[in-house]
Amino acid sequence: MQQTLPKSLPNGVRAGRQQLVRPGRPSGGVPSGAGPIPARPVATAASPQPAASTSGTGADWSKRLLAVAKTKKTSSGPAPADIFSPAKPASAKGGPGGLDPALDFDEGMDEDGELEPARKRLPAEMRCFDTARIFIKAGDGGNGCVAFRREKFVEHGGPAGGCGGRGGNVWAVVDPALNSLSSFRGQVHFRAPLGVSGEGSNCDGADGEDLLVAVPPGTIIRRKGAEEGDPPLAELLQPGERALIAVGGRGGRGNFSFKTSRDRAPAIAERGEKGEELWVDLELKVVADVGIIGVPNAGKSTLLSVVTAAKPKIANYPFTTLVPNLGVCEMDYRTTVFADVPGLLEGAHEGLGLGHEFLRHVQRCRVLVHVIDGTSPDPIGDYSAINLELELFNPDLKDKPQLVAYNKIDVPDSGDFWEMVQEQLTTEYGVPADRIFAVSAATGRGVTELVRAVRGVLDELGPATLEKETNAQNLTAIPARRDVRIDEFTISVEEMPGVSPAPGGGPNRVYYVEGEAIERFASMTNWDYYESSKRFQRVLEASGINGALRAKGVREGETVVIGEAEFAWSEAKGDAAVYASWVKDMKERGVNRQGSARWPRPEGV
Ligand SMILES: Nc1nc2c(ncn2[C@@H]2O[C@H](COP(=O)(O)OP(=O)(O)OP(=O)(O)O)[C@@H](O)[C@H]2O)c(=O)[nH]1
Ligand SMILES: [Mg+2]
Repeated sequence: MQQTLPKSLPNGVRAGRQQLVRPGRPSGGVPSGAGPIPARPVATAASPQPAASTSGTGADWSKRLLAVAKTKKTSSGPAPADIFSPAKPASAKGGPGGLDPALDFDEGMDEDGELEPARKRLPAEMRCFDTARIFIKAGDGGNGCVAFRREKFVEHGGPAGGCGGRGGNVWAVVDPALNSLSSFRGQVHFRAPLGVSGEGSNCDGADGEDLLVAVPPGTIIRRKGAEEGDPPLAELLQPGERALIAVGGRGGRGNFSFKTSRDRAPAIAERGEKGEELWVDLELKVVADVGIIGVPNAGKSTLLSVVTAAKPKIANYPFTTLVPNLGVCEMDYRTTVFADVPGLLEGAHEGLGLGHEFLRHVQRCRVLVHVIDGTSPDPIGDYSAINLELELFNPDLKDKPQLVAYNKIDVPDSGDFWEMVQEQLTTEYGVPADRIFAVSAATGRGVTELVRAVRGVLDELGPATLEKETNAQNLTAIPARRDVRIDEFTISVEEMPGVSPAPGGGPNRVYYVEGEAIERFASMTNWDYYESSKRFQRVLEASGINGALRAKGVREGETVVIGEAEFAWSEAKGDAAVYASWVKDMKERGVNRQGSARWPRPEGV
């Protein structure tokens, strides 16, 4: 018989055993899912904005925007993201010509250390409003225990080690009070509690509590790096709806579970299975009935603030609004959700300005209110440019019902233009006259009529249905354990620098054995017990891994890696050799020998 013997355990394995940070045994009354939930963001509207700072800033900035827009249109101008790079401010704090540097420009890397060039210059608020990347780790199972019943008058009490508890699962749950993913700026890592280890007297450990991660309605959850066509893990729409994201590890079995008629006092226990861990990408679809669109500075946020209770930032410079604001309008006992989208520019469909980030939200609105800036030098030009952008982004957007709000009618100049604009819209653009309104968001004139008309169009469309857009899995129960075969594995050989430890030297080869079942088995093997190690050797032989390694030409002393465990190949035969190697490993790791009462008899005795 040929063996591979545990040589030393890599850090990962040792770290596993040092998980002393165990959750206390949950007391009976704790409701499940009392785990951390991201803090709620401020209810509506007010999103962090660049400070309006000096009076000159606005004008300069709009000039820069237009300059960028023009160069972009002609040929290879600066990249769209440049709009948001502070223009080398003269003074440290937001001199004219630049965005206030107080704005949080996170140039950070993601967890892999990759810079994400397209998004890195966007202010953090914007990135976190509708997308977020978080790390999720379900709890590891508790370890099994080796113990024996020791009681007066009970001779040979037998094994009494309990099993470890299951690790907590991680669920995503819809919290209707949330309306953005910005809460995930503050917390990125979510870990469910571990299962509690088993104990003597056949006490099984408690299961880890499930962790509930609160997400806003309309969240789509995808595994990081998933392919385009892969079904997302979850798409959650209704309040309270939940989906399982990561499954906790199974608890390790204690020695009572290993008792058989042949081996009535086994000194063997498993370690808990590792809980699943993964990075996931969250995407929020803004679910609003009405989308307010228009050029920057047209008065979209002002309109939102009059029709709803939302308090968005309003200021006289373009791109005051960086992320969509939502507001709920209650009129005639009906509620309508309005979204004010950041200003759109020519070229928005290909990423200019902020538009493209949010045009996909516009797609989901049922009706659009197109705000025209009455004080603009060319209101009709603005109108047609925006409509063209919508059409270029998605041809279906052209057919979306649209109402026109000619804003700032209180300003004398715009009042003069109104009739001309109205006529042009009806004759040249075919907009029905009953869908064009002259309003003044500032004074409230005409706004009620506009909202009534919006309601009328919504009623014509019929009741809103929140529909799933993806074929998300939305697991609601723990899936049945997949049957993975232990003899399904692959072996890869890598050459490392240095000379082989095998007699005769040669290239230093390392053999990597990969297979879901065998790797899980290795991670659940408790190397502190001799019988566990022996069981592992038996499985290696029976699963054909030893045979396959031999076929690859493994030699004495060469390294074999299975999951996180590392072994040295040995041709030595017999229990005594396995035992000697186990003792050596325990010494190297400085661990007390456990369950060593059963010495294997030396060979031939
Ligand atoms: N006189 C007048 N001024 C208005 C009216 N509506 C908005 N404004 C002003 O126009 C400026 C821009 O308003 P916002 O509501 O911030 O415009 P916006 O379209 O949201 O702009 P961005 O978010 O930057 O795209 C502010 O100074 C408002 O006070 C109006 O009806 N009359
Ligand atoms: Mg705005």
